[in-house]
Amino acid sequence: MAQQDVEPIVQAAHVSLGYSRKRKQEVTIVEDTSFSIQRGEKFVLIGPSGCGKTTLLKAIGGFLPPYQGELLVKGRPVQGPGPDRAFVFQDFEQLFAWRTVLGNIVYALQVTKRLSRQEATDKARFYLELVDVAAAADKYPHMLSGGMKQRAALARALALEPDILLMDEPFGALDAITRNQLQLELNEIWRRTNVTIVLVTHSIQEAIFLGHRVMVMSSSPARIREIVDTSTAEDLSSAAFTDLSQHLQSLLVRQAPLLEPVAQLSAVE
Ligand SMILES: Nc1ncnc2c1ncn2[C@@H]1O[C@H](COP(=O)(O)OP(=O)(O)OP(=O)(O)O)[C@@H](O)[C@H]1O
Repeated sequence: MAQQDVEPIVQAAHVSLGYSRKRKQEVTIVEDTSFSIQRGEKFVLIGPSGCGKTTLLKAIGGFLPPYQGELLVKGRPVQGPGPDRAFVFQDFEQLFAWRTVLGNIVYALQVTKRLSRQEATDKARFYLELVDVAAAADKYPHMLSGGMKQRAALARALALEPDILLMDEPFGALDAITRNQLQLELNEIWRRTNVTIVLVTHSIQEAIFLGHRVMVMSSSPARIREIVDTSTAEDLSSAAFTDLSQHLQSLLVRQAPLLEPVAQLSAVE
């Protein structure tokens, strides 16, 4: 296989992230973190509330440069946001309220991909079908349920045909039944598109069900506790699923020793 085929799509080496406060030093949120994500992988971030999961997602998305270390996407340092990385958030209000569902996607495609109206409409309809929200194409966001809004947001993100889909608790505000349905569908969509997914969640069950690997983070500042392979445990009733749940739970509640940065790198190679 050619070198470029095996190169990770995301590589973080000793990355530290923080926010500067007025006239004060940078506050470190994520410290000395090293990991890599393979193309086509579903990589999940989990950790205590406020530990820095979204901060890491923002850095991959190009909204927050590391103040230390190196963060590469497709082999190049991240220099800002781009259409190769699309976000889906938890917030139900991420669509433009004054455009229909179809109009939201067509607009995104015209602005970011410079497609003609017809090309954008055709592509938008394809992704609305894929995410099973085609029936709502001509509706405005306020006319949709929470689940439909998340489907529409997912369709818009997928329509950009990004290399990486960055998902920040996308199903966190949904009821349990809708959430389970969308988890199943996301796995199916991934099978059809093979898009790389980096997903933040608070749910251990969701992390195992959706992720190939789950990166468990500590807090204050965030470092990596462990990167757990969950690729073989999709069946919720299996013993492997239960064992992994217990393992992730224990990593989240107890003060397990942190992976040294050197071990983090070898763990992902
Ligand atoms: N723009 C910002 N400026 C300053 N501090 C910020 C900013 N955004 C986030 N923070 C702080 O960074 C820390 C990590 O926040 P982040 O949202 O990354 O955590 P999280 O793990 O995603 O949280 P949660 O699980 O609750 O969604 C928090 O202490 C938060 O207050």
